[in-house]
Amino acid sequence: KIKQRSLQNVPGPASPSFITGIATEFHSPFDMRFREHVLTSYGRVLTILMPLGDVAVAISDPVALAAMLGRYRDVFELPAWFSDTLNAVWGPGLMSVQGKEHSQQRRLLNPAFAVRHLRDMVPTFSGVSRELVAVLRKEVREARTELDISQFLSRFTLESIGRTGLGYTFGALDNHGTDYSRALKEFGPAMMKLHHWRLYLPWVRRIFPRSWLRWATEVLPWPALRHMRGISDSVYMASLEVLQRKRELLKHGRDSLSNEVGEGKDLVSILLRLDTSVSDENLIGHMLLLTLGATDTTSSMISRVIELLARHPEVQAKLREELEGVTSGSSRSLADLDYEAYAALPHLEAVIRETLIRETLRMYPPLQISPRVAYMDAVLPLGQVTGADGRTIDKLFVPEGTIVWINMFGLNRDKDIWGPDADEWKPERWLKPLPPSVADAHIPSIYANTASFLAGPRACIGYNMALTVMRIAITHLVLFFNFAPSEKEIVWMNGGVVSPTVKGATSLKPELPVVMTALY
Ligand code: HEM
Repeated sequence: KIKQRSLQNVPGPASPSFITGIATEFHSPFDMRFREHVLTSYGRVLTILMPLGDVAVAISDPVALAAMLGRYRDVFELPAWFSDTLNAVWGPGLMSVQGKEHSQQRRLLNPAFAVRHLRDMVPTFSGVSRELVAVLRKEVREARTELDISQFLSRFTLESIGRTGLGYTFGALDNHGTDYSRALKEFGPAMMKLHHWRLYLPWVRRIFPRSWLRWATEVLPWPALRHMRGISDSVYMASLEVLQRKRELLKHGRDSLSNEVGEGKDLVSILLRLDTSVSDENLIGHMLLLTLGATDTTSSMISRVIELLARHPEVQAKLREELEGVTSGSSRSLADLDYEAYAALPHLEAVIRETLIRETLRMYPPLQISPRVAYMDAVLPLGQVTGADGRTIDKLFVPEGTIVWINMFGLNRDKDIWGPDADEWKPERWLKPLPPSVADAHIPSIYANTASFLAGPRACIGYNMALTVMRIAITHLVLFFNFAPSEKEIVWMNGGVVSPTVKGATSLKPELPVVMTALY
């Protein structure tokens, strides 16, 4: 704490309590408004007061972020409590390992995400999108039917990722329920119940052997912990079954998976073919992290786009008109669109990917902040940062042990970068040249100058897959249905990712009522 004096001149919201700081309010899963206010109102470096006077920092300054994600990548790593929890529940995946081990795993996984594999997945995404349309059609029998679309979108993304990621089907979209899918859905809320205890896990793991910890999860009278253990076990067993079947089939030749769900073109089959020496434990860790990383983020994004289109009928009508122009609106012509055909439709690309998705990802990133810890003292260079005393600060001493949140939300909404209308959702901003301040800021980014997929060694590995599946789903939805807003007020909450729900909800289950009309 004495070392943290270097952070005294950094602005940030005051705390009414030394005991709790503002951590509880800041991390509250039920209302995002306080967090969003904090992340955008105190400049590019700000402090967040934690319990008992500890200070965390949130950074959206592009110069500091470039250093954190570049030359100081090994100094600012994921906190041990974060990686250890994922490791304990899911096994060793990308986010439960650090440093060199992470780079090695990433090198192993990267080839599976190559565009040529993604291309093979397009027919599957289109197929699941058609199933989504068919299921929704059954629900939307009358003009103007109000329904909770988020549950369908979450089944849609889980099924899309199941087939293309794992080579596994969770079943029909209107009757989704395997032990696997139920366990995955229960993970987020179950983790929220254990959230505060996660901080002690690295310490507990250092003291007690792994076998003892497993035994403890069985005997301790702690329902939340037992529930998590149950989730972990059932997902592990289901994954192992999928994996062993694939390994068995592969013994009969590389083409032997072609009659399976993913036709051998799914990520796990690709990985198995690339390197069959990877252990089951490692592969299961990857499978689960990919599924978790992919589903809630992607379905939350599609939900957000649908909600925005419902609230902006003029944008929706224009989009539909343009889509009908290129596809003629029939399901057959849509079904025929493969990866090349989509890419050859520059207009479609421009409309959906380059305006709607870019702007929605910029304004509403499903992950708003990402945690890092300074594993040793470091001095970060700063670009444009003003201290609490009104003077410019050009570097920041970050003491070892300080939690540093990468503030993706603040960076995407920075008015000095994006202009005075940064808080407005304007898809059309992407049709004209962006203000020169965007290029001048040198934002560390892998997509469209936004921080939504992050950058650096831990940038989202599946971002191209996410963009492809979102584009295909949105095309189908907009062509077949009209969306209007429900009278219920939607409040966006944080359950790991930002999820919609109606005002007053006390559970973290996403709910997005919209009024739908079938168009064909
Ligand atoms: C709109 C959808 C998505 C968004 C906004 C998103 C965003 C992100 C972000 C911000 C990170 C960095 C997290 C951190 O370092 O704290 C990340 C990492 C990751 N994402 Fe995504 N993601 C999306 C979809 C996907 C998909 C479809 C997949 C897989 C098929 C995926 C797999 C992963 C994995 C495995 C990581 C960990 C990478 C590593 O640690 O090396 N994500 N994602």
